[in-house]
Amino acid sequence: MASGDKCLNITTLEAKDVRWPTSLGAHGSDAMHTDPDYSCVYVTVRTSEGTYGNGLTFTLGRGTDIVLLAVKSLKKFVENRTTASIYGNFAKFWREITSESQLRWIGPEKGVTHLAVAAIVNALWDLWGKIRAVPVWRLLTEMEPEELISTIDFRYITDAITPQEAVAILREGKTGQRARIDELVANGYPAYTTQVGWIGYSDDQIRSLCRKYLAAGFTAFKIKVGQDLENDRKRCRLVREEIGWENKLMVDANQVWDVNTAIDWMKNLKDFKLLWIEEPTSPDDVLGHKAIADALRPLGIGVATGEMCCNRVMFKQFLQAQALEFCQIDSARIGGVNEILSVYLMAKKFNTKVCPHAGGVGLCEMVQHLQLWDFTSVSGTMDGRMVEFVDQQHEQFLHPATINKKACYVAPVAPGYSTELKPEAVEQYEYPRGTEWQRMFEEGIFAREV
Ligand SMILES: C[C@H](O)[C@@H](O)[C@@H](O)[C@H](O)C(=O)O
Ligand SMILES: [Mg+2]
Repeated sequence: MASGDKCLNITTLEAKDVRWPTSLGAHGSDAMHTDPDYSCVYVTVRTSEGTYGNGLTFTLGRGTDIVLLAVKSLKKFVENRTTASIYGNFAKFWREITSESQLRWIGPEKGVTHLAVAAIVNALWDLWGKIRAVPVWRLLTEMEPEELISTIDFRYITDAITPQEAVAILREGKTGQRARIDELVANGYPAYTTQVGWIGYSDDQIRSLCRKYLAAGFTAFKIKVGQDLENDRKRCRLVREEIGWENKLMVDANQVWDVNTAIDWMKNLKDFKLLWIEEPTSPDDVLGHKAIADALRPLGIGVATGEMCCNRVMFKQFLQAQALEFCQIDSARIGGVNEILSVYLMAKKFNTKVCPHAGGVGLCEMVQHLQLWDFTSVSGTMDGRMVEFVDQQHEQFLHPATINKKACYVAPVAPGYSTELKPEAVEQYEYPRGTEWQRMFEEGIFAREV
């Protein structure tokens, strides 16, 4: 931690289960997750000085209370300690919280416990941004390379990238940084949208949403596939009719296929000029993705994955094996910002484009900071890169992600990680006591769980 940072005393960590009833409109639905209620475990880290940090991890409905329990089990790592003791050696703190001897048995560094770590760690980055009075993308950008890498636990990845190599990448990233910051502030960062093609949307809905997002300036679109081949062909045709052939189109199968099915299915969609197939098979299958990538490369279709990649070790293997073309880090997964930074640095070393995942609640808000930092400090380019944008729950946040007239993310200015929910959002949607949930139970829209 830079000597200038104010040292605060962390008193409490609160965690809440907050859910929105998105399944009612099939928003967010895909071939695998047909009735998602966009939800989060929402963490607030309070200090005796009054400054606080918010963080979240994205969940779907019933998964939320399980992650909530894991967050509560990890509270002890944060409460009653100073910010200096965390930020002074953030990598050490990160290793402690991911290595708790009894909890790690149900991970390690994956699944529920790692989602819980992400929520807490994201809150700590929000707090750090607020202490330095800058948005997190600027916090990261302004750090000296040595300070930045002091937040990363390099265990298990030094065969792919050493701390010295990471410092060298970041040092190189300082060249021309000022101009890139100005460019971001002036023009923002390109986005694509998935809001046109959730699997539960009707054809008419897809058509009118294509028109809406075209009019909003979008030039890249993603739709869900994987339930029925003929229907996928029809949906791709329909979207192409609306968006034309110059705009980009991507498809997302959310892990439904076996490797060979993925290859055959995608051969049947080859005429639609698809930029990528996302999550064609199990998120853990490095060699399977490689086989798909090799088979589809001649067709000009890339493989994208990462939203459910469980940790930096898996990302390392995907990158080493060249099993993906588009690396989709997710801001609410792996162990939060610290671990994600290591993935960006590995992606730079392995010359792979990062196009972050953001289909969930709060993901656009957080991930924009990371991708902006990638541009200012790591890859130094936007070439072939874009950040997902879904139009979900932004109005629930105090500082929502915003898109300009050219469909680019506007660089955030508020200090922190853009993670703070409006107080009324929590009052209405905390589960099950929020006023909106109580109303929906009373009206029989949702059944109370017993
Ligand atoms: C359940 C979710 O909406 C997913 O479908 C979503 O994250 C998706 O995979 C995406 O890429 O946006
Ligand atoms: Mg996806």
